[in-house]
Amino acid sequence: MNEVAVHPLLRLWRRAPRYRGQVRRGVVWAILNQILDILPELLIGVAIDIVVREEGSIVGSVTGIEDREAQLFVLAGATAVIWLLESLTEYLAQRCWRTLSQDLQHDLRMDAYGHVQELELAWFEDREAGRLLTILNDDVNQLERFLDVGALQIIQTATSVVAVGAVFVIISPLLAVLAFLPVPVIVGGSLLFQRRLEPRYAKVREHAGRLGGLIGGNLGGIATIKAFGAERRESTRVAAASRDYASANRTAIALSAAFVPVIRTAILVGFMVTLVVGGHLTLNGTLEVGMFSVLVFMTQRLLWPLTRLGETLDLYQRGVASLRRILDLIDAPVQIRDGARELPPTADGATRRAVAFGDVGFVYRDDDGAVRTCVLDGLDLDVPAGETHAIVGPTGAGKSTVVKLLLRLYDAERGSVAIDGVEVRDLTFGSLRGAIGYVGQDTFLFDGSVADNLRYGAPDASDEQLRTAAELAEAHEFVEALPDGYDTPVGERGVRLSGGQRQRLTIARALVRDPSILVLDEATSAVDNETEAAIQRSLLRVSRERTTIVIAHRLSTIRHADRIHVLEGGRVTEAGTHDELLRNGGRYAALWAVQTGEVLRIGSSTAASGSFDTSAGTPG
Ligand SMILES: Nc1ncnc2c1ncn2[C@@H]1O[C@H](COP(=O)(O)OP(=O)(O)OP(=O)(O)O)[C@@H](O)[C@H]1O
Repeated sequence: MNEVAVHPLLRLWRRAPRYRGQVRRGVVWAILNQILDILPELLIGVAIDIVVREEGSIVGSVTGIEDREAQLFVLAGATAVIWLLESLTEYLAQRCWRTLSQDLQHDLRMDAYGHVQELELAWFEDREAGRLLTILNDDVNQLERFLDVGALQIIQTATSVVAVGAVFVIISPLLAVLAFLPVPVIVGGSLLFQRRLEPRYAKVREHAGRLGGLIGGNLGGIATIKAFGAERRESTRVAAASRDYASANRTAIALSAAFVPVIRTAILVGFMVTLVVGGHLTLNGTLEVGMFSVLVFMTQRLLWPLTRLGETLDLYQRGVASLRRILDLIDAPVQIRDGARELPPTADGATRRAVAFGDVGFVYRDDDGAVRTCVLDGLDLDVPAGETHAIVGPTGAGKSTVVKLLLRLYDAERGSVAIDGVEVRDLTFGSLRGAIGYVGQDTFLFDGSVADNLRYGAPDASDEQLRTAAELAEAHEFVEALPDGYDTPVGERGVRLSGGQRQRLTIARALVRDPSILVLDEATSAVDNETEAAIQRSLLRVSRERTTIVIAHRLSTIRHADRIHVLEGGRVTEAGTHDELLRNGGRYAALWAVQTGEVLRIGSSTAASGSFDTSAGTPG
């Protein structure tokens, strides 16, 4: 059966076998506790029985004690034992369910988070981070509340209905039938309520997710909101989402609040019947006075837990809606799976490795498989071990996509992507990504110190290694000038640093790993020309020991590459050294002319024909 169609609680039961023993124990303690909880009411009837009857009371017949004062002492003793046992089982039941709820919420959160980390980038593109956050936080907390309180209440209510029913049947089958007449109405009504409430709560969760997504996105982009003076517009959008959330809640509340009064009315009928018919039978002498009082108390016993049923169902509905979202997240299929092979050691013991793309085709797709953007079509690109190759091309040509395929952030739809002849699909993520030092356009730093960030890919790196990498990336000097040097916190996403400083740290971070393949995607675009030239000189030194792939718009930064590939229309249209490409007089030569300013002397027509980024460069 389709897993999504299965009830979420059953899905949870199937996937968490290690909790089954605890659930069973929790059920047993809760049932025992509820039975013990009902016994004092029976004892009240027994006490009245002692007082009312001259002789032949229940306690007298059971114990053989004739003195009624003594019978009362026996009854008091029994009551004390029952109360103690009731307290003990209450403690055990509470502890069992609350521990279970803590263990389970932790496990589910970690399962969901771990799974989210395994999902491919494409999956995230169709979802807002804020919504995921809502599932990992709010939904898990909602489930925790249900297990903490709701589950126990459900068992207690069911037990008290069954136990009270049994007492009624034993004392007076006729009254049992009459008092329980409203029960089918209550159960049927509850199920109806539940069915009606479920979609309303699903909507509440949906709106909570949307609101979380919006606020999360806005907080992430607060600088842009301020820069565009869009605060009021964003407030309006958040207010609308917040109102939708409140309105969805109101719709759910309108129904759930009606629940208790309806149940109370139904129970009132049972109570009145017990009172009138039971009283009549007692006056007739058909029913003992003691038994009559037991039944009157028992209808009360039935009343209170059932009025709580509304609150319990509320918790249940919210808990199940949340659980469904958590399990759906955990069950979201992973498309890009870990391979099984490790990269073989290189023949000469060096760390350099060859990279090869053969007839690669790639398309960005929506969740439903519809084509979003066709990017690569028959891409061939060989980077022999130890060489530095550059990829250039117009904006949006697919340069970044090429390195994302190498890192397996996406999988090629056709063709081969291989390192040292091994398909990247066959490699373990650890082996593949461990071999690559990647510096992307997004200079993301984590909230921690400079040193924490530099050690991100190599937790065991020594201070000396950090310093060497920082020097190569021209970062050492500015880091030393920070208030606490390498221990200075960088702030969330590195907000306390300038764009150029962040970029230099991301280069240093990649170098600390000492990777065999260094991938630099616009890695120096945010630094000034002088620093860029210095970084280039350093990288030239480090790239001798490894394979390097550089993506750059400023051609001056890649003119010394062993080979330059021009990417256009999804494939390499030109390749060669800088000098060869200039001699060819093709796209590269035209762009070089634009960037060096020669085009101004030739005429503006060449510039117009080149759609490459023409940001100013400093040709070396
Ligand atoms: N996640 C995505 N979903 C859909 N289309 C995408 C996605 N990422 C990139 N694209 C599209 O794919 C094409 C190639 O993008 P890519 O980032 O590889 O280009 P690029 O050559 O690196 O560009 P730039 O020089 O501007 O960095 C572009 O048209 C882009 O709009």
